[in-house]
Amino acid sequence: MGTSLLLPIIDLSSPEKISTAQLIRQACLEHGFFYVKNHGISEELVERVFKESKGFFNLPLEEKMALLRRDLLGYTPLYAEKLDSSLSSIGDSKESFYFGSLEGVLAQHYPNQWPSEGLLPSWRQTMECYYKNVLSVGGKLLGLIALALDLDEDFFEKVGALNDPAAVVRLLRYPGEVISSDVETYGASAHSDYGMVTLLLTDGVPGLQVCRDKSKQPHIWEDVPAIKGAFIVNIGDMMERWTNGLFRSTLHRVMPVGKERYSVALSFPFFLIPIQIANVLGKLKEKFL
Ligand SMILES: O=C(O)CCC(=O)C(=O)O
Ligand SMILES: [Fe+2]
Repeated sequence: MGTSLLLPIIDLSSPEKISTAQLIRQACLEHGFFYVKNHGISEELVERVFKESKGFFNLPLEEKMALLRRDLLGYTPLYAEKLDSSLSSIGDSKESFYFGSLEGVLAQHYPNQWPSEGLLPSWRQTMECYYKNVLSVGGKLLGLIALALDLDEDFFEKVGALNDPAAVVRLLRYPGEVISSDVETYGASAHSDYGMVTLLLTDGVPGLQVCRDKSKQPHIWEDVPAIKGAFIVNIGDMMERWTNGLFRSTLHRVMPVGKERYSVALSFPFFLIPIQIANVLGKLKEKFL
């Protein structure tokens, strides 16, 4: 492992919104990554999410394949995805399960696939509960991000960016074994996230690294250690575009460290319909273009 990056820690419970937004601004200008603590999601719920996630990934492969990803939601087996398509290696050493909106138009178009209650009786209830909770943390955070951009706190809400929230949760499992071969394998190869912002929780097993300057060769990778109970938050490509590069969508990856690893990420919005995009762009144009 390389050097660890000391990312700023944002306290979401702080009543000092303006100074919190200022810290977020600094973090987004410098790293595009920061931690968020005191977000209000209980440790107990997070533990349940990880327990259910493990329960799912431990199911026999045929049970998981029955929920194979359709459109955007469902199960993706090991090595089936390669986030850095320029690599000649096999796919990323990770398996995932995606689920999204619980209600509204998007949920009708992209219905969730749930494991059967017979196999995982508390899965759906746990995941739906987590979805609602993390979405509300994300909404709060987007309010602070708006303030950090000198916009009104309800900017993203007003332009409809949070309507029918098209957020997607990714449950991820990395088997972690380091394969000795000529081709490098990754848990997740180098990528930046789409969307506005991602909120990530891990089980504490290391592996996440960021490259702060993608233009500098060779890339310098720094570890992002987990802080128990805190989200690791990163800015996505859409926010980088919207702010004309002011806020950074930073390249990151997950290295195998010889140990199984679980994480859960929420990115949103996942799909913005063109009218919403036009609306946001119209409003942001004067400020950042
Ligand atoms: O599992 C992790 O730590 C990172 C996952 C990630 O980068 C992603 O899902 O976009
Ligand atoms: Fe990512």
